[in-house]
Amino acid sequence: MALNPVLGKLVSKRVVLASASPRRQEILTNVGLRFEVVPSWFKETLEKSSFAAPYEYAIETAKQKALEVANRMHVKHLRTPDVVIGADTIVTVDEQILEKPVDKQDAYRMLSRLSGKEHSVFTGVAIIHCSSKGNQLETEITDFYEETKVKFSDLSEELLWEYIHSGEPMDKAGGYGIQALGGMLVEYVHGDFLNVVGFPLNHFCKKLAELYYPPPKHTVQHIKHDSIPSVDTFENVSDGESESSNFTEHKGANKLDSSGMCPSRPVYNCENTSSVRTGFTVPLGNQNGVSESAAKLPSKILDLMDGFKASKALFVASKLKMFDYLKNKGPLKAVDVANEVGTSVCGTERLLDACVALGLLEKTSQGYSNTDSANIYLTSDGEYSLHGYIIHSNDHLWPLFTNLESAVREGSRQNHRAFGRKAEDLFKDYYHSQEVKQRFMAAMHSIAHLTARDLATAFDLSQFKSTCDLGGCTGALAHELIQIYPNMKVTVFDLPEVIANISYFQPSEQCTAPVTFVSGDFFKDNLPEADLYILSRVLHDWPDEKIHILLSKISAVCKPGSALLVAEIVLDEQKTHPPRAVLQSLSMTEGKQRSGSEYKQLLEKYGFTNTQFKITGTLLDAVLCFKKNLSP
Ligand SMILES: Cc1cn([C@H]2C[C@H](O)[C@@H](COP(=O)(O)OP(=O)(O)OP(=O)(O)O)O2)c(=O)[nH]c1=O
Repeated sequence: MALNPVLGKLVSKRVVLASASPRRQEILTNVGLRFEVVPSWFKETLEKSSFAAPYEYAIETAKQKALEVANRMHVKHLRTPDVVIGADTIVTVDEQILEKPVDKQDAYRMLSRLSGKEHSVFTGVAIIHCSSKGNQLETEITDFYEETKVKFSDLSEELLWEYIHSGEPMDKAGGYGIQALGGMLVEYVHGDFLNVVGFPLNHFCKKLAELYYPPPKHTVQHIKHDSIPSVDTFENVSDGESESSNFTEHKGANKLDSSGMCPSRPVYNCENTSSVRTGFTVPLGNQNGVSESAAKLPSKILDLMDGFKASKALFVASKLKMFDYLKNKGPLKAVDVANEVGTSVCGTERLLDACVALGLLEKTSQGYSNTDSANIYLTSDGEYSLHGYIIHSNDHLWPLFTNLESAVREGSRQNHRAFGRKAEDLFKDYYHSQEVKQRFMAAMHSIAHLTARDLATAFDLSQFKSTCDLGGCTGALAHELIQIYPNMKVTVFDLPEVIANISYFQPSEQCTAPVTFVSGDFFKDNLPEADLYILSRVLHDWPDEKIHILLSKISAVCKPGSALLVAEIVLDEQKTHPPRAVLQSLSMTEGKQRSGSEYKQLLEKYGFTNTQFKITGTLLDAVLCFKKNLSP
């Protein structure tokens, strides 16, 4: 992410990968892109001889794959995607195009042509930006191709057949997979390896950078064209001309990328008089004469030592609504922010500078302004506002974590120390005042809204006609489900005091069927009927006896074939990853985080089988399981 924040430009867009290729999915998932997969139905039957060059064929096929998906999604009145990505990989040898073999004999024919020779692998990629005007789909197409040269060793007939019988060649262009057994056939690769595997990631990122950050003409000479530009590179270059030299060097350092991630360290590459960041980390020794040994400092430990200061700076700036003021009125000088907020000028200036250092704000001669990420995530009305969760972290989690030492010594939650009252029941604490209730709901809403798309599309849920989100709070996930599955009826079941306060969180335009809200206590009351039940961020909070009550009740109302979708962070089997979940455990609720096998085991105990996991790599993972058919 930090290497290439340009991908963050896609974070608030609905991105669709029009490909069934698991390799393409993996390559893009690995770099943190959030997207849906809608395989294309376009048949790869374009007349090859009508293309002057093989790459033109690959590009056109990629384009047609993506256009077919864009049109289908638009026509089906699913929400039109913002961006559709299509790709097509071909192998060429002796001016012949090889696609996927149709059978083993065909695979043999292809592989024997490749034996002992160099061949080219071309992947054509189409990036289609879609918009809907009236009822019409409008598209802007960007395409490109990448070529990689691969040389095979001489392959004996016996080896070829052994390889073919492994089954690997059948779904791959040229009949081989360089990333697996096929790698053993390869003598050398010249060019982008991932291009051979099906997706030229590096070229894709460069294309996105060209699209989203076209470099201003007079500063182009500063940019290294062979590197992927980071967001900062171009912004710095374009802004740098007009700003006072005081700000030039440090401006934008460590800026948040749009995914909310920070590069681990500021990146500089000084050229001429103004600094231009290349987007790649250079050793500390290259900066301002800092000695090489500084680079050896245990930077991770130093970051952890300062981590609490950074968190608190974010919390306080959020609590004082500085990001809101800057969104509406920025750029503002420190004195203006102080006047708006009612704080001291010197304290405000220090806090604003800290936020710049953390990459949350930008500072120019005109004053301070929000980064794109601050507008999206940190303002209270931002598209994916985390404001509610940040305030919850400040007001609730911070005091608890301040007492972590006692929590570890005693092995229990520290509400009595943090808030002077005992939390007999998890939610009693949240609901004793209207303010605390609203704060907790805003926090839950932040996370639910941010993760809703990933969860709703983690599995194809179109088979379910009715869904009940148990503890679904403000209905953020429910609304997303209805957007994606317009025929689904979705009910949110939550406590009466929650349902009484949902109106503030409802989407302003209701362009789909409404969500039904039903109040009740899922431990005590009858559950609404549904084909699919959802428990999102519920199980980790409760002790085993409560989970037993809840899962027994769900199991009892589930008909065979109905399903349960659990959304939690799934721990690895060692239970030390991802850190987010492990750190969350430290708040010492009576519940616990679980690994994949623990969830599987738990769900099986209540008659749910065929458990499937979707590790999203983002805030929540998804686990889908089905109620077992009754034995005859
Ligand atoms: C050469 C080579 C290709 N491949 C794969 C990448 C592509 O998935 C496949 C080429 O076929 P494509 O038609 O490009 O893609 P696909 O059919 O898998 O998916 P879709 O059409 O839905 O996008 O071959 C490898 O995985 N490894 C390799 O070494």
